[in-house]
Amino acid sequence: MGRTLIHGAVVVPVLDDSYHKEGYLIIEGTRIAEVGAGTYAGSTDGFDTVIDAKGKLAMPGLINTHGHASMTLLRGYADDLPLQQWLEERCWPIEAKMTDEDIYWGAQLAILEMLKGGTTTFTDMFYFMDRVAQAVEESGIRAVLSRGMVGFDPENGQKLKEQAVQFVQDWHGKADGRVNVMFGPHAEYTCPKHYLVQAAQVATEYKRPIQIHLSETVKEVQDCIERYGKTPVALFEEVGLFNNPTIVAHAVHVTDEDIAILKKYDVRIAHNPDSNLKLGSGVAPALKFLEAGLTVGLGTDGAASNNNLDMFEELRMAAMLHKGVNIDPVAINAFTAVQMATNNGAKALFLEDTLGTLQAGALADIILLDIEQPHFYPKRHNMIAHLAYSSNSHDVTDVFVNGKQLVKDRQVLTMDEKRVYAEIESICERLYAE
Ligand SMILES: CSC[C@H]1O[C@@H](n2cnc3c(O)ncnc32)[C@H](O)[C@@H]1O
Ligand SMILES: [Zn+2]
Repeated sequence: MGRTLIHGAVVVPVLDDSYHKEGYLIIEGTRIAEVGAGTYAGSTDGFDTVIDAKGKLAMPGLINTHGHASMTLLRGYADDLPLQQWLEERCWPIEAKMTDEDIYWGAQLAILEMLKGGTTTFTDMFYFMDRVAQAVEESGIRAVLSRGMVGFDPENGQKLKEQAVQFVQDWHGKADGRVNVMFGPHAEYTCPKHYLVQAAQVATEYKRPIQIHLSETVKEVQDCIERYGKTPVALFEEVGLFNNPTIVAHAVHVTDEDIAILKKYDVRIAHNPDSNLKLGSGVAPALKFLEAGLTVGLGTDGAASNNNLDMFEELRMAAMLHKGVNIDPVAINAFTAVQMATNNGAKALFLEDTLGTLQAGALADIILLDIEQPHFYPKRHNMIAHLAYSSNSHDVTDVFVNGKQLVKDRQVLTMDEKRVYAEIESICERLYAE
């Protein structure tokens, strides 16, 4: 079991809004063995690796609670469109051409971007999920993966359900526990009622949570009310989806009654502020969710609706946006926003309750930021405020997942960055050939 000492850093455990101006961390195997304040006074004998992190800030890795990794292949191809047109005219025709190999390389590009930006856990719902899982296994990142399920066509819907079950059986807990698996029925408008019932049933049978898009646009809610006489939230309750642990992405257009239902079932929310803004979908009532006691994590969504996978941007956006829309400068304060990007993200994904924090016993998913830069001065005030309001993904220098160093001095050790770029360019020549 490897032992690593990281000392001399500002340490932000994200247990409460305090932090150590100087502290140290000891990693043993896949977990954090000790977090201490002050200068490390013990012997450095017996450590395999000793990292002098003076001038750095250590915090939990960021947790991206919603996305579609391989949509990196569509970045910049589908901009300035509303959701339905974006999906139907741009995304779906290209996705239909994607091979499993394309999806593997698209996921590699996403993982490269996320690791470099300090994300240590990401969530995915897409096709050929075995190949995404392979990219997760090889890169060393942690992920929550779902084979996306759509049920327009009964025969195809059945096939996708079988693939989703197979994926759960093949991959849950694999890659040293870094791969977690959920069922992923796509949304109300792609899954007829009977198909949602089936998705709820398999999730119960295989004891895995559900992730699903919910009430993202006004159109989605209006169409659902026309179809079923109720909102998507009320429909999901009716079909038994929420009898399973569930995380919903977006929840932009929800009523107070909807929020009460979400609270009744302790449904978790993946809040995707950038994607919702870019697609012109609206602004989710994240403050109301928090006031109702709901667990809210942050997500980037895919790179075709964001257009990056930068969780520091989501963190900052969450901290800023809700002050503006609520005309309230104390709405979603800095610490709340940092929690949403770390331990509340973990909770939103039904992961271990210590993930997303720095404490003894927690999984060792840790990032270091270079704070010897202008935007971190002065340091005397509040480093948590600096994280929420002035840091960015380029500050990240080192990343550890499951106790293993994956990024060192901004270089991803487990991936061939140049090869990823070459593969992406070649795949896109084919995907976008006239
Ligand atoms: C069935 S695989 C996942 C499916 O989701 C699509 N998608 C990507 N972003 C969004 C979004 O914001 N709302 C709804 N659906 C989205 C993606 O194109 C895949 O087809
Ligand atoms: Zn999505």
